[in-house]
Amino acid sequence: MNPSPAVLSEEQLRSRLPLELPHWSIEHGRLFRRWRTSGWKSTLMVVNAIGHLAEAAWHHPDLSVSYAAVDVKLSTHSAGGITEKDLALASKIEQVIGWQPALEPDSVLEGTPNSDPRLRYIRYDTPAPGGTD
Ligand SMILES: C[C@H](O)[C@H](O)[C@H]1CNC2=NC(N)=NC(=O)C2=N1
Repeated sequence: MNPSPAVLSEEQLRSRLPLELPHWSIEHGRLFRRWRTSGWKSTLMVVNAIGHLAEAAWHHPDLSVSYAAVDVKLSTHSAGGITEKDLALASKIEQVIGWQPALEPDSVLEGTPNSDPRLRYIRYDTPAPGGTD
């Protein structure tokens, strides 16, 4: 079992977040990120994807789930604050949930279309051209 990493200060976090996790903030002493979706089925897919990453990491967020949004809140319970573990899992969540193949110049994958509202999935902060918003 790894020893609990050191709790990061608010100052350290405020200087690192804009560079490392620009879509994340600090709310009530936890890293916070809201993912907006097209509706309940998409919401549950996002919840399950985050759930997989958390279990694989053995580091778990608190999630608030509503019809078209998932709020992710991260802190290290054993350390009593935000640590490198939270930053690392937040980064992985951002990579995986925020993944839009259409933004990768050499990707052969087209990504979720927005031509048909019924196909919409995640409402990205910066939607790819032709992608879902
Ligand atoms: C019970 C306890 O939460 C677990 O042993 C592990 C796994 N997941 C965890 N997740 C988080 N966020 N903090 C922890 O300290 C932690 N500890």
